[in-house]
Amino acid sequence: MTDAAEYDVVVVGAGPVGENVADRTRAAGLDTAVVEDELIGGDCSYWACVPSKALLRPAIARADARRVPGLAASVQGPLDAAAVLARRDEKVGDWKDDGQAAWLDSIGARLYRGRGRLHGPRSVSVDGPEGEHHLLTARHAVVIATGSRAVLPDLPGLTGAGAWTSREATSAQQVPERLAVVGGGVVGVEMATAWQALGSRVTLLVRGEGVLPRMEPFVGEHVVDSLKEAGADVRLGVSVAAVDRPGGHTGPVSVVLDDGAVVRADEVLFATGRAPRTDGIGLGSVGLTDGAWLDVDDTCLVRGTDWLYAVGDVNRRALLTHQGKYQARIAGAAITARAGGVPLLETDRWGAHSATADHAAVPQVVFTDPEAAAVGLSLAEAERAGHRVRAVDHDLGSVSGAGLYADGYRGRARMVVDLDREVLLGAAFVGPGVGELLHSATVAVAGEVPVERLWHAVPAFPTISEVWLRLLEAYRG
Ligand SMILES: Cc1cc2nc3c(=O)[nH]c(=O)nc-3n(C[C@H](O)[C@H](O)[C@H](O)COP(=O)(O)OP(=O)(O)OC[C@H]3O[C@@H](n4cnc5c(N)ncnc54)[C@H](O)[C@@H]3O)c2cc1C
Ligand SMILES: NC(=O)c1ccc[n+]([C@@H]2O[C@H](COP(=O)([O-])OP(=O)(O)OC[C@H]3O[C@@H](n4cnc5c(N)ncnc54)[C@H](O)[C@@H]3O)[C@@H](O)[C@H]2O)c1
Repeated sequence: MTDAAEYDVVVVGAGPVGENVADRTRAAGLDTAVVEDELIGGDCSYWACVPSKALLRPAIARADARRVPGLAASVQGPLDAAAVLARRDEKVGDWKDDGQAAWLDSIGARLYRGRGRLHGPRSVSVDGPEGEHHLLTARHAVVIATGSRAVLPDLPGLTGAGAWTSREATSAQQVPERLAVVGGGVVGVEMATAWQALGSRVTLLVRGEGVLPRMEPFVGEHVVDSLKEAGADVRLGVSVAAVDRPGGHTGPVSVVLDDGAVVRADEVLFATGRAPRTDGIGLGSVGLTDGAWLDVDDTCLVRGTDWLYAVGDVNRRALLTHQGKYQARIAGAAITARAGGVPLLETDRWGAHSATADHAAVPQVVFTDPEAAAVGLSLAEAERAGHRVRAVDHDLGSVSGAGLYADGYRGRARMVVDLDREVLLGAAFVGPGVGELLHSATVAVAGEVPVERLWHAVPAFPTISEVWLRLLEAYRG
């Protein structure tokens, strides 16, 4: 039997982004239904951001402590892997979502457990876990927030070989003796850092000439040096040709490289990018392509429609939780305004209904040792975009606050200045503790603060933030 119900807004997918849309539309008094077929909180809470950072935190804290004489001798031993994994389990609520379900209830959103699928314009069908069917009609908007999944390359021997994706890498209950990691993106370097610190012998296999290719080149160089010092075997410029696991999906695994070399491991993680979770969600029923990323305008409305929104990973603008939640706030405001008949939305650059930061000021912190942090455009991206720019660099190790933070502090900072407008287009930092420095750069980039005014933003002594002063001094000559 199918029951039918009508709402103002139907959100498909209750990851961090879907939850935030529902929060905004409920706060505006719109009747909102949320459909989720796994755990409320999404990948981020259970198989991505939260467990990965729980695994990395002890690795980073230990590395920091080892750089402080007087403390270093006390932290030379191995990590207590069982305790780290137990804390990770606690941070993900043991993969139960009761707390999140209670929160959805508290904001007055109606939860439907099951798989949501578009069933023509403004209509979503839900197949529940007990075989129940619901047909939900949205008076104003349907929001697709179904996220992304890991993609595996098409390689001989890989199917059925029990390779890890980010899901297994963040939820494993045992530390493999040897771990091969394929991919030098964010997941690859973070998980290589975590598992090497937890006791695995990690081999990181990177196709390109460096890691973290979307950041300034010096960032990846620092991360590679540090991974090598931690004992990881980092191989750049290599491609995986095949995988061989004689025991089926468990037991020793051989990763065959295109030059014929073989890396032997107990587990292999493929961290080779993401695909949208838009297959089988009925996109064909509204004239869109099944399984495709969803192209949206700056209000997050899917192009060619006036009722379908796509937020978070699924629109491919920036595969980051905080950026998806920002899109959720913008889309929530746009849906509310349109539902209220507001004749003209504020869709100008930086307007209340425009996800402008997606283009100009996306911040990201990579929780490796050292941390990597960047916002806005890299020098190469700025040049490619046709800006007249100047990059200014500074050695973070020469900043007093950094020297006090850690002996032998190594790191670097760069700001990219638009010479025509004298504002920052981007900034990048690599070094211990720089993650917390990033928001100052984000404010400067998103606020388009003139460089001359930044001169009056005085960083406290002795903090790592004093690098701002050094960068500005260098810029002013
Ligand atoms: C290992 C790893 C670490 C990461 N670390 C960070 C980090 O530190 N910081 C950061 O900002 N980002 C990080 N990310 C990226 C971050 O996880 C994603 O950007 C974020 O999860 C996107 O949120 P979302 O709500 O769009 O999608 P998701 O979190 O994937 O949520 C989508 C939800 O939709 C549900 N769903 C899918 N299809 C349907 C359907 N048909 N019907 C009903 N429900 C459905 C899913 O079950 C899921 O709950 C990391 C990613 C990985 C892989
Ligand atoms: N701290 C954070 O903010 C954080 C942490 C983890 C993930 N994330 C997000 O999750 C997303 C996914 O991360 P990811 O690392 O899986 O993807 P990614 O796109 O960042 O990196 C994937 C890497 O794998 C390489 N690759 C692809 N196919 C390959 C192959 N066949 N052989 C070898 N290498 C191959 C690519 O060249 C690329 O460098 C990222 O976009 C990131 O924004 C964020």
